[in-house]
Amino acid sequence: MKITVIGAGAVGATAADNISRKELAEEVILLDIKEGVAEGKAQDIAQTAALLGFDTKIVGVTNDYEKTAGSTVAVITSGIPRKPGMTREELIGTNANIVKSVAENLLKYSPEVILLVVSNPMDTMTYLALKATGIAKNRVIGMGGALDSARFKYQISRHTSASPSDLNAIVIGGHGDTTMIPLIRQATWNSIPVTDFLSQEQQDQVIADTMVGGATLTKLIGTSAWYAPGAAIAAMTESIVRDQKKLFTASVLLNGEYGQEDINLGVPVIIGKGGAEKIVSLNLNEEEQTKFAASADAVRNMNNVLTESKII
Ligand SMILES: NC(=O)C1=CN([C@@H]2O[C@H](COP(=O)(O)OP(=O)(O)OC[C@H]3O[C@@H](n4cnc5c(N)ncnc54)[C@H](O)[C@@H]3O)[C@@H](O)[C@H]2O)C=CC1
Ligand SMILES: O=C([O-])CC(=O)C(=O)O
Repeated sequence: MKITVIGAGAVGATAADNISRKELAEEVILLDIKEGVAEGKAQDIAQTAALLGFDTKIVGVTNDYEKTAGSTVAVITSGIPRKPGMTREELIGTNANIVKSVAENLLKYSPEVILLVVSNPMDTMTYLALKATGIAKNRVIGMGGALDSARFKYQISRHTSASPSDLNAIVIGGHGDTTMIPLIRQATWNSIPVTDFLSQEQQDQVIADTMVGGATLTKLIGTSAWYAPGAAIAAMTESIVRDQKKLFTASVLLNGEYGQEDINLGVPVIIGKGGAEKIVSLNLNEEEQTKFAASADAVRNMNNVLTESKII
């Protein structure tokens, strides 16, 4: 099996590193447009094999899509990240053209590939990859909710002493500072509602800190995060290639689910060898439904930029 990662920057290289360590495929291809970068990072990762004990073959290439031929999964991280003070949405002007051409190139050599889209603004870039390639909706999945949910658990754990891995908590909606919806009402610590352990003030703080999780790191680091994004990509890739059928929130095309049509947005999805195999419905109360509809409106406005600028 072969897994391709496009973009050998911070997120792409971290994803390739995690995927290689977990031995999710015999071969990992890392591709970047910048001469030598993917080759160098691939060698660097390969040189950890003797120390960490894995056998994945990792190959770096400069824009050579022939080498990606026959990939089962391709992760798209190519494009620019935001700088402090920016929103993810501001990246659309640069990233849309990059994501479109990358998705089209991938499909030429891997007609059966499952695309995992990471580049921001992620929900719109996932919708773009779907429309540009015309492949089945189950094969185009956006990574955002898995990361946001991990950050949500981190924030809950800070206030409760719970281990993040002992928590069940998800974030739905858009992958944006104002569009994501951390579902605290439904979050549990080993099936006990986390709201039993948190004051209203703490709950509000957890939600606010989760929503600006990416922006907070961007301000601290000067560019956006990569360790947790890379881990989230690897976890979703693992669920696909090992057919684990894990439930992640992921950005998938909604055709009537959650009251939305023709939009990619974060909802709970079973991820397996068929990609996004099944959207799971969730009982949302009125307030959550209103937030979900507002989130969809914001993402739809972004998607409209694609048609207005004739990208799709
Ligand atoms: N969905 C999510 O949860 C997350 C999304 N992101 C997004 O992921 C993207 C990548 O972030 P970083 O890795 O930090 O950026 P980076 O700048 O470190 O790496 C991006 C890489 O893409 C390459 N690239 C640009 N155009 C290309 C093309 N046409 N073909 C192949 N490679 C190309 C660049 O040369 C660069 O090496 C950004 O858009 C960022 O906003 C980042 C973290 C989480
Ligand atoms: O914050 C950003 O721009 C990158 C990203 O999507 C995240 O880390 O959640």
